[in-house]
Formats: sequence, C-alpha cells, structure tokens
Amino acid sequence: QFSCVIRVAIFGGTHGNEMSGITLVNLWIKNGKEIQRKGVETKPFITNPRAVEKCTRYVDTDLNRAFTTENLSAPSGDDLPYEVKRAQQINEIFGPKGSPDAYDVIFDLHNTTSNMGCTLILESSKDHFNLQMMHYIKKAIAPDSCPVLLTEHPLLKYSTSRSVAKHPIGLEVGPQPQGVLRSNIFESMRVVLKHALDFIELFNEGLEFPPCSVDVFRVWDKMDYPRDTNGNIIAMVHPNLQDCDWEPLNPGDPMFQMFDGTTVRYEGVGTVYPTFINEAAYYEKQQAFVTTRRETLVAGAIKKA
Ligand SMILES: CC(=O)N[C@@H](CC(=O)O)C(=O)O
Ligand SMILES: [Zn+2]
Repeated sequence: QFSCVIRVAIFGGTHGNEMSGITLVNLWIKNGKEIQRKGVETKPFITNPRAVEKCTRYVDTDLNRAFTTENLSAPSGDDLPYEVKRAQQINEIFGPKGSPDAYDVIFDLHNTTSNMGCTLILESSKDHFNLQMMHYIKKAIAPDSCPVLLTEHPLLKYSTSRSVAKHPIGLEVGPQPQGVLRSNIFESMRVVLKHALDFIELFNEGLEFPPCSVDVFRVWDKMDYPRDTNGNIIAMVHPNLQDCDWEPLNPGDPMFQMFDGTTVRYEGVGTVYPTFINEAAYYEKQQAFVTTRRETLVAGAIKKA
C-alpha cells in the first residue's frame, strides 16, 4: 500500500479567510524544518491563492465542494469557475484522485467560527491508517481532547480538496473569526500536526500499531435556521446551545430563539451531539448546525509492508 517514501501534503487556504492554516503553511513554505520527518516527503501548499489574496472563502465557488468526478473530468477551458480549474490543477499535482499515483496523506487545515476545539475530520470509517493516526493523536494530546468528526454519509458527504489523497484528513480548529488569527487556535493546530507527522514517521520506521478503538461523532443530519415564507432567517441559535459543540442535545432541549423571543426545541428521536454550531460560512448553505451520533470504530493493526 505504501511506497518507500511516504508523500504528505499540508493544505492551507482551501478557504481564503481561515487564517491559521494559511499562516502555518506560508511559514513552512519559507522554512520547512518543523514539518520534516525521516522518510517522509512533506509539501506545504496554498490551495486557493486568489481567495487568500482577497481574504474571502472562495472566488467563484467553494473549492472544498469542487472535487467531484464531474468537475475533475470536465474539459478544461477558460469559462470554468476559478475553483474548478484550481481543483483540476490540484488533482494533477496531488492525485489523480482514486489512483495509485495519488499522495498518501493530505492534511487540510481549516478554521471554524464554532466552538469545536481541535477537531479531526475523517471521511471513511474503513480508513484504518487514519483511525490509527487519530488514536495516536488523541493519546498524545491528552488531557486535552480532540474529537473526530466522521463525514461518511449517503447524502451529506462532500467532495473535499483533501479527497484526492489516499488518506484524507481535515483539521478544523475553532472558535476563530474569519480573517482573524488567534494564538491559542494557531498553536493547537500546530501541535496536532506535529503529532500527526510524528505518527507517520513512526509508521514509516516500521513500528506496528496494534488494533485499537476510536470514538467518533458520525454526521447524522443538518439543521437549518427557522425561516419565513420568503426564506429570511427568523431566529438565532439559542443561548443554551451556542458554543456547546459536542455536548448532548436531547429531545425538548432549546435549539433556536425566535426574534419574537419564543424558544424552538429539538424534536428529534434520542440524543444527538451538535457541531459546527453557528458557523459563519454555513449561513449560505442553509445550515445552523449539524447533528452527530456517537459511535466507536475499531481499527485493525497496521504495519508498513
Ligand atoms: C467551516 C469550514 O469550512 N468547514 C469545512 C469542513 C471540512 O473541511 O470538511 C468545510 O465546510 O469545507
Ligand atoms: Zn474551511
């Protein structure tokens, strides 16, 4: 599965207003010492330079939704949206997606305005390499925590920049406003990446990682803000829910506060764990938060061939 040299890319600026990843990647492009590991080729890369320049999420369309087979196989031309052209270039450099030539690992660095702490995003419950890595990171940063969000879902999964790699990993750290750098958020992203690269080095040196289990939050549903018949938002995230990412939300618990002061309560079946609560970038996606359910995944042993 792994060739001799493990190829790793670190993406910053997939969204041009998420400053931690942009800043770290630019630092590492200047001086890569911190991210060098034995037997590992690590490439720091700014994925959406035009959005970074304008300090905006994207220019034409969301790059982190653009890596569909349809986009990647579209005949290239000047009329394509900027991010679709960029997705094709990224797929050429780091992919092709789904092929043996693709990069082994891509870390994609994001910030959120939600109070999610340092979240690892996993795209497949069957990715034992990533599960082992996440297990390693969780142990390394304890007693601090680092929740794993599993985005595997028949309808809600999206085509990310990192998905061109064999093992895609999203790193989502918040709360941090768009266009702003906060030292605590910046440092926690840096620390998680350090442990991740340490893991890859140990794996590359031939260390065997025994079977383990990893607690994850699996994406369950997306919740929109209450709206009037014209589609205008008529409520806010309820104060009891605001900033309570990863905490249980039970049927009957307050969810939204209408502008007229009344409370909208959660009416689902059973306990869910909301996250991406009040994420600024998701207003345009009609999403106030996502619900997740807790699950324990088992990772088989891994060892480099
Ligand atoms: C706030 C934000 O941009 N979150 C990312 C999550 C991810 O990378 O999977 C996104 O929507 O693309
Ligand atoms: Zn982002």
